[in-house]
Amino acid sequence: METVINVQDVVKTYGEKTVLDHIGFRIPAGETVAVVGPNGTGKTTLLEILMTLRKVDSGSVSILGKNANEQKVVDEIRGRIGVMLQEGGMYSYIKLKEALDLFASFYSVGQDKIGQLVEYFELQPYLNTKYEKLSGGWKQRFLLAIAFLHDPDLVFLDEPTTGLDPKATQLVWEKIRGGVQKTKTILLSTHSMEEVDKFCDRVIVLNKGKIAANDTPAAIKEKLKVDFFSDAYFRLVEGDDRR
Ligand SMILES: Nc1ncnc2c1ncn2[C@@H]1O[C@H](COP(=O)(O)OP(=O)(O)OP(=O)(O)O)[C@@H](O)[C@H]1O
Repeated sequence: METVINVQDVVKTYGEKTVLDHIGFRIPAGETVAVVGPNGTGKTTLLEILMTLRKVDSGSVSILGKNANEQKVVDEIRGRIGVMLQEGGMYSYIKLKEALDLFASFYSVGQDKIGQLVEYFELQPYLNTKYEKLSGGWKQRFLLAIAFLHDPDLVFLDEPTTGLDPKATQLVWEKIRGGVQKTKTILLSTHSMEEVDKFCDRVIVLNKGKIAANDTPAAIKEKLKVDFFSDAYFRLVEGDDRR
C-alpha cells in the first residue's frame, strides 16, 4: 500500500530540550491515525512538522512521496493537505457561507464542491449564521468541512473533539469517518483514549521524545493484555513525570 507519511530518524530540539529524539514511522494511505502522549510531549510539534510548518534538526520527512525538507516542494505538499483550524483560528463575525466562499477562492474550488460539503456536513441551516454564534459542536463540524474543502489527500486534525459533549463528539467522528472521507488519510492528536480505541485504525504513542508504540489499538491492547486502551496508554507512558 502507498505510504503517505514516512518519517525516518527525526530529531527536533527547542534550545536544550529534545522534543523528538530519533523517531521514525510510516503511515499507509487511507488510515485514520491518532498521535497521543502526555501534555508537552511533542504531538503538536510533530503534526506541525508533517504539515511542513516546522523544520526538523535532522532526519528525513516524506509527505505524499515528496521530501518535506526540500523547500521547493513545500507549496506542492501544502496544496494537497487539509488542516482543521483551532476554534479561535476562524474569523468570529464571518457567516458560514462567506467563509466557505473565501476559503474556496484560495484553492479555486467551485460552487458544486461547496454544495457537496454543505450537504455532507449538514451546514445548510447555518449558512447565514455568524461563526461566533455556533455551538462548540457546530464550530468543529464547520472547521472540519473547511479542512476537506479542496479535497486534500491528507488531513490534519489537532484535538478535533476537545471540549465537546458525547453527542457532538459522536457526530464529528461520523463525519470524519464517513462517506466522502473514506479514501483519505487522517492524522489527529487527541487526549481521548476512548476515541482512539473506537475510531482510529492506528495509534502512535509518544513519550519522552520516543515512540512508545505504533500499531492498531487492538494489537496494543492484546500485547499488553488489557481490555481498555486507556490502560494500555498508562502502561506505555508510566514513569512520565506529568509535567
Ligand atoms: N516554539 C517553541 N519554542 C520553544 N519550546 C517550544 C516551542 N513549541 C513547543 N515547545 C516546547 O516543546 C514541548 C512540546 O510541545 P508540543 O506543543 O509539541 O506538545 P504537545 O504534546 O502538543 O502538548 P499538549 O498535549 O499540551 O498540546 C513543550 O515542552 C513545549 O513547551
